[in-house]
Amino acid sequence: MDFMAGWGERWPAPAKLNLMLRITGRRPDGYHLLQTVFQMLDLCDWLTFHPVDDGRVTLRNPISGVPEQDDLTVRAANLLKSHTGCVRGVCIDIEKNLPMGGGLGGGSSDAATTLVVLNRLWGLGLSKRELMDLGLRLGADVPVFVFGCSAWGEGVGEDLQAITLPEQWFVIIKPDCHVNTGEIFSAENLTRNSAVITMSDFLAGDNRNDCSEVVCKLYRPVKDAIDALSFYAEARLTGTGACVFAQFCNKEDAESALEGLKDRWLVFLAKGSNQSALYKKLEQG
Ligand SMILES: C[C@@](CO)(OP(=O)(O)O)[C@H](O)COP(=O)(O)OP(=O)(O)OC[C@H]1O[C@@H](n2ccc(N)nc2=O)[C@H](O)[C@@H]1O
Ligand SMILES: Nc1ncnc2c1ncn2[C@@H]1O[C@H](COP(=O)(O)OP(=O)(O)O)[C@@H](O)[C@H]1O
Repeated sequence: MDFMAGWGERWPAPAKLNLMLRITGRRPDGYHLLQTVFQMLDLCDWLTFHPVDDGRVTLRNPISGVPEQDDLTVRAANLLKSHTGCVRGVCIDIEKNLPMGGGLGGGSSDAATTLVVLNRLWGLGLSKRELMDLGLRLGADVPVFVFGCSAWGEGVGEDLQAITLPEQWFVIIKPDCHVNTGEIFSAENLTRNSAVITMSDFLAGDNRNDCSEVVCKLYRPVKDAIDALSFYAEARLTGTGACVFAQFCNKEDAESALEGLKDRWLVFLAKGSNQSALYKKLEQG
């Protein structure tokens, strides 16, 4: 790929769901060891990168409530510069479609797209592994978006293996609350000793989320959303929430659930995809 070609183009930053989440132990630093399945979705934020010659990293349209220098795209670009000594600058345009703080990983995905695309546009030549390691410094969900496909995750989510999943339809509700991840992981009655399972156990139907009970107790809107979605199909929590989802084999059934829910809830329809939208575009390019 001609590395100048991607300036000014729209690059996708897809959402993810955690189709299951088991907490199997704890690291010495207190972080919880997980087993999870990351499902890539076709629902995306879109980023556009414009070259600037003053060496600065800026946003064309900062997200309301997020100071520019805290934005994960700005932090990712600055991390690339400090890691490689690159002196180039960029102005980033974010088209934000993914709800923030709902567990769909939008901010992490924005960071990953920034790392992957600027690595190319700036001609830095870092490997995918190096970009995943840099991404982990920004958040536990960043590496999977650099990895770029649906994945079985272990560790704190950074130890990844590709997994092939049926590309089904998902209806996602974003309840009107923000779940504090730290609060959930510090809850006294959280299950922290789940047995380690295999990918085949998951594929055979072992798909529980160990955070679900605690989140539903602490956040009534999440419990209500699970109850509402359960009318159409089995409803589950993604990550530590707040979003809940149900999966459908065909688009018509998903659309009819969406129709029934959309007057009362903020709902999204998404298709699962084994390869992330970012890597689909990179392959096309
Ligand atoms: C559990 C997942 C699954 O995808 O939840 P979601 O955020 O996507 O819902 C993520 O790995 C979340 O990772 P991340 O988003 O980086 O977590 P943070 O907000 O940084 O975590 C806040 C706090 O939760 C605790 N924490 C987080 C992750 C983890 N594996 N063990 C922990 O104990 C730590 O105390 C941390 O300081
Ligand atoms: N580009 C960004 N997009 C979204 N959130 C961002 C971004 N940069 C920083 N953040 C911060 O990260 C938090 C988590 O965002 P997000 O990734 O959307 O949620 P989650 O981790 O629950 O999926 C936001 O509440 C916001 O304060």
